[in-house]
Amino acid sequence: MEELFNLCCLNVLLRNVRSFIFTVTILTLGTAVFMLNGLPSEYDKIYFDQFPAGFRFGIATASYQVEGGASHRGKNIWDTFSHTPGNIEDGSTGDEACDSFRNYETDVKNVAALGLDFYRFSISWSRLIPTGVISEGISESGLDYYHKLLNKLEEEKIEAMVTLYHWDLPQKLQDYGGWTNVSLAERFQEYADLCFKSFGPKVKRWITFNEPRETSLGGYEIGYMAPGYKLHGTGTYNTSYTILRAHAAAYRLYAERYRNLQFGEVGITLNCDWAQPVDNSVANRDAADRFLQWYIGIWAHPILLGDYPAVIKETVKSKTNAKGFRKSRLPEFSQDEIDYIKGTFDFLGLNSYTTRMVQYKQCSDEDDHYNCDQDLRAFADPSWPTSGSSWLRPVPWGIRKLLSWIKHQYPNYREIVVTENGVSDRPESVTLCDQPRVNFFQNYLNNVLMAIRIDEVNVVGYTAWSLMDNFEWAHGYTERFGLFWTSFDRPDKLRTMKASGLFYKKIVESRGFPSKQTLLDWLEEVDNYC
Ligand SMILES: CCCCCCCCCCCCC/C=C/[C@@H](O)[C@@H](N)CO[C@@H]1O[C@H](CO)[C@H](O)[C@H](O)[C@H]1O
Repeated sequence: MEELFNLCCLNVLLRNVRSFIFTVTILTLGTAVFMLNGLPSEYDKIYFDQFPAGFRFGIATASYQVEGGASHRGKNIWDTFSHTPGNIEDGSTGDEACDSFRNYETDVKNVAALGLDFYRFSISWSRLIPTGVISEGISESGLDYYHKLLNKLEEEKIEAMVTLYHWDLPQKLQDYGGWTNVSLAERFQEYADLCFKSFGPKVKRWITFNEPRETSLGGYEIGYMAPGYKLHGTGTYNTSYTILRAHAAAYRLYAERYRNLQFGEVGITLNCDWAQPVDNSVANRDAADRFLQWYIGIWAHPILLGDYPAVIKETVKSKTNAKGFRKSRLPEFSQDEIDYIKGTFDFLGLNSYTTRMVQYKQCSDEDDHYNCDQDLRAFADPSWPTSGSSWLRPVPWGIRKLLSWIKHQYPNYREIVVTENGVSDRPESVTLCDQPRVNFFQNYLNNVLMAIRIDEVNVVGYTAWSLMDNFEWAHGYTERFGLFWTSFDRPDKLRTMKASGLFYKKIVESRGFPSKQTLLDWLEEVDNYC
């Protein structure tokens, strides 16, 4: 009897234990699924493998953010914007920045210290052509600066990836309307011609424009970037028309006159956040697709497939008509223009930092606005970690999903180079111990690796942003993205490698993630570095 009682108790106990384990498992899984917004947990695992042979690793900067040396060049729109009180969070400017104008040799040495294959930097248009108009004069000292930088890179066997336009338009061209003026496409082609002719033999990849969306939306529609225009409803669309023509003009010039002699490639860098629908409903999935079309499709579609995406053309036209205007706020390309722009890429550059959750929401804003045209709500999941930038939440699986989406959306994409990826912090005082940035690079790079190895996306290069802390546009020097710490308060703007630099170097040396043990060893070394 006692035995039966014990057995019975044991059974009850076992059942309770089993049900306890089951409940805990379900709760844990449920929480994990909730935290991942319904995504399979495989996205959180580290995938151990190498990047394909020939994959290139690099790091990036941009002229206005690092060069300084403002008195040695023509004035540009960021000089005007940053010197206007109220535009920059800490009231600073890029007049000195990291003083790469004088410190370029140290920069190249630091790129080499990370063991990298290439350095992505941009040319300041007004350093080469002070007014932006070539017939008004070229600066020999400007040419000399970039020759010296390229020679130094060559000496260190580091390839050059050069951006022609990273937001610092010569002020005189802004005085003619900036990118709202279609004739800027010709000025840009002349500037590109000078760059190809002068530096082409030393440049492997050219990027015509960096993130035209930010130029158009931030500069001409919302106004938090130079030149600070607030052309609601038209700023983004009108400037996109000029920029796309300018991009195509530069691409076609290189293809016709330089490619056979210089053997380089020309592409454009587009930026995009991944858009994760809040659920599987058609309305929310469509909203997420619209988010991507307005973010990247407005640029990628004309270049890869021809013309603006149909959903943008139809929506903007019907919203404009509904307000009583016959002509759409979105400019129309002629068939000749469509053909001229289509196919103007050898590779696609992608900058991606974060992800947004997206939900359908009818926009009732009275302003006809680029954001309102999309009829959606985009937001960060509160469970995602934060960073030093309000817009940037690290969501590593987002870049993998985005790369896969690009592959399917644009089957003719050729190859993708991730031209920027990184994270910011706002340390109170000097710290070389940037563990969140180490985590960021570990998880984002691993997701890029999975995109290549598992999803078969042809990603051929990865670029960390940024070589060193620099002038972070409207946020001045308050947000730091560097793998090297910049001592802005010192006259020599000393750069010191952070833990994230050491970690990136390990990945580059090993060409990937060799094994769990190796990764643990790196992380220990990184820990000791701190
Ligand atoms: C007193 C004035 C306060 C100014 C506040 C301005 C508010 C700004 C709102 C920010 C919204 C920005 C959203 C978009 C951000 C990114 O897509 C964009 N910054 C990415 O561009 C690249 O980013 C790098 C790091 O930010 C880097 O700066 C690089 O140059 C860019 O290509």
